[in-house]
Formats: sequence, structure tokens, C-alpha cells
Amino acid sequence: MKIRSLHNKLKFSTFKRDLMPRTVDGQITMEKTPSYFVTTDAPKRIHLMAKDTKLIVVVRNPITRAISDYTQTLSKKPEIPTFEVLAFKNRTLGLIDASWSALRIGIYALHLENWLEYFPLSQILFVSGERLISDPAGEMTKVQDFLGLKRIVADKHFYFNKTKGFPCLKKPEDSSGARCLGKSKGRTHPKIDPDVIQRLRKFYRPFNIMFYQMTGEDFQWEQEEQEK
Ligand SMILES: Nc1ncnc2c1ncn2[C@@H]1O[C@H](COP(=O)(O)OS(=O)(=O)O)[C@@H](OP(=O)(O)O)[C@H]1O
Repeated sequence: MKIRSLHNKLKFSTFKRDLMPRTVDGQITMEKTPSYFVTTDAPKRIHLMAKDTKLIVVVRNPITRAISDYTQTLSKKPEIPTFEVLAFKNRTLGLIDASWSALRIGIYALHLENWLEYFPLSQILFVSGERLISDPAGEMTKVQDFLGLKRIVADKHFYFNKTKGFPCLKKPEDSSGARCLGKSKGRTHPKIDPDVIQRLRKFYRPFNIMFYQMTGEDFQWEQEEQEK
């Protein structure tokens, strides 16, 4: 089975089947655009294009996700305000700014509701971002099963790279080196005020619980004592 990949190549306004690469029997075309999950029109349009599309969403603790998102923006625009400033509409009152995209994206239940109007849950796989780091092969098994692929990627293909602090792919027999994700993945996050983390835990808790109920899976974000 060959997988043809199309990485963020389609402008959403022109999302059409004829812009996808041609596949023959035994091939799957994949398209990766994280923002589709939070784009209001995406489910409707993708459903119109191909209602049997399988959807894979990697979700991680929304607080860590927000800090990761902020870290990425900070690397491009070092002059932006602190995370703590951006997170609140009114910090004295503890009023979270849910319209800040770094926080809004993590309200997974809200976005999923929109997708479930068009796609059954059986067509959506939620991959745990935490387990993708602690047990990449385990998560890849779920992905392969979900896509109806033979289980090829397994434990033996990964090793933990101490320098990177993340799992990487071992050197394939026909290639020159091991393969870690690039420098922009796995950045060190700034230390965030613990009170702000606490406030965010309270903010996300009901949405996380709603998300567990909708997906039938407990991602254990309530149990995590500390954010990275
Ligand atoms: N194996 C491996 N190596 C490196 N990084 C890993 C890996 N597995 C998961 N992650 C986590 O992926 C996070 C970056 O992915 P993104 O979703 O931000 O990527 S993207 O920009 O949307 O394409 C990145 O987030 P940050 O730690 O905030 O950089 C990582 O935590």
C-alpha cells in the first residue's frame, strides 16, 4: 500500500477533489492541515468532496497545546506579550480570553461538535499527542488499523533520542541516517505562572470532560500534575 501525501498544499477556498494527486488502487492520498479541525466550513466542504474521508486528529492537553502554540509564535515574533498577558481578558477577575486562538483551538469538544454534524465518530481517529511521545509505535498501530493498513510500523522502528528528548525513527536499511523531527518540533516551552496554569485547568476541565464523553475516551488530561 502506497501513501501519497499532500502537505498543506490546498488552499481551503479551493478544496476540491481534482486538486488532490491521482491515486490508483492500493494507494491512499493524505492531506495534512491542522487548522481544518477548527475551521467552521471544513466538515461541510470535505463531506461534499468525499463523505467517506477518514479523519485523524492529534490532540494533546489543551494547556500544553496552547503553550506550544504560543512558543511557536514567539519564535517568529519575539516582541509579543507574555502568555500570561494574552491568556486573560481580565486577569484580576480571572477572566480567560477564550477568543485567543491559542486557547480556543484547545476547546476540542466545540470543534468536534461541528464535525459530528457531517461525519460519524467511526470515521474519526483521535491520536493522543502524549502517547505519540511515550509510545509512538502504539499510536501508530491504531493509525494503521484505522486506515486498514497492514501493521508495518512497530516498536523496532523507533528509538528515544536523548538529545532531542523525543522518539525518532531508526535508520532504515536503505538510507543514510536516523530521522528525528525538525528543530521546530519539540521546542523548550517558557515557564508559565503556576496560578495561570491552575486557572486554565479550571477553564478546560468541563470542555475536556465533554470531549471524553463525545469520543468515549479519557485522554487523562485531568490527571496530569504538571505541564511541560
Ligand atoms: N517524535 C517527536 N519529535 C518531536 N516532537 C514531537 C514528537 N512527537 C510529538 N511531538 C510534538 O509535536 C509538536 C509539534 O507538532 P505541531 O502539531 O505543532 O506541528 S505543526 O506545526 O502543526 O505541524 C511538538 O510540540 P512542542 O514540544 O511544543 O514543540 C512536540 O511536543
